[in-house]
Amino acid sequence: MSATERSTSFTEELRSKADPVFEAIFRHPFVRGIAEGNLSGEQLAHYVRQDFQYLTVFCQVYGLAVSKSTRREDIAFFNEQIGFVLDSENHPHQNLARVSGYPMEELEGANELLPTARNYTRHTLYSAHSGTLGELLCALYPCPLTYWEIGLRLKEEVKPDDSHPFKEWIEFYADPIVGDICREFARRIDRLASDAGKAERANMEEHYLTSCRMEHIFWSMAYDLEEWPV
Ligand SMILES: Cc1ncc(C[n+]2csc(CCO)c2C)c(N)n1
Repeated sequence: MSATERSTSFTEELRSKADPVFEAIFRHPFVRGIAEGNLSGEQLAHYVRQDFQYLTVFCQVYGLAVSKSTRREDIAFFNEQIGFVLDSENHPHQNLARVSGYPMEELEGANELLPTARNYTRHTLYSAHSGTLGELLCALYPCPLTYWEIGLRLKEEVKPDDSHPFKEWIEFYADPIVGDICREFARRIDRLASDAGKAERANMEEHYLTSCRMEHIFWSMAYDLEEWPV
């Protein structure tokens, strides 16, 4: 191998295997609705109610990641991310809530997870409880990664100005801070994958691909106003 060539990393391989799911996410009518600014108040409220609870579980899973960590720099990263989710991710929610016309207090007060949000959060919790740190991180990584890629694409396509209803949402996820979070995930996952055996790497891949598919159906849950049938 020449000095300029390098082999494909584990996370690059995962990203390329998940490409059809990423493309389906970019074409999803909810994501297109963010670009075009034409989602209904009910769809936006439905998303924020579920996502608020989803992010609570995300923080719990970071707590489990801390309990599986031996390196202080990993503990520091997960601790920082709990702060990011609790404080910074309020901003995109407030943007959607404002456009929806529903008060944030009502959206934050919902307490029943709908089938898809329940399914997704149980998947991340299961990966955390049953798996290694690498397996857990592979279940979480598609969360920042899909939003970062959506943010970048929409920013490039829409170039939102002050009149765009979802300018803050798009700019929040297109911010280089989210790109840095993704790089921090990838660096750790690649390190853990290189120390993992075949079975663990297979679980890492499965958890990652499942989370990508869950991201896709999470958008459908909001777009279709999913409810428990009974
Ligand atoms: C369903 C769903 N998936 C991903 C995100 C975005 N997101 C979740 S956690 C996080 C930061 C990780 O530390 C980011 C960017 C969301 N809000 N809701």
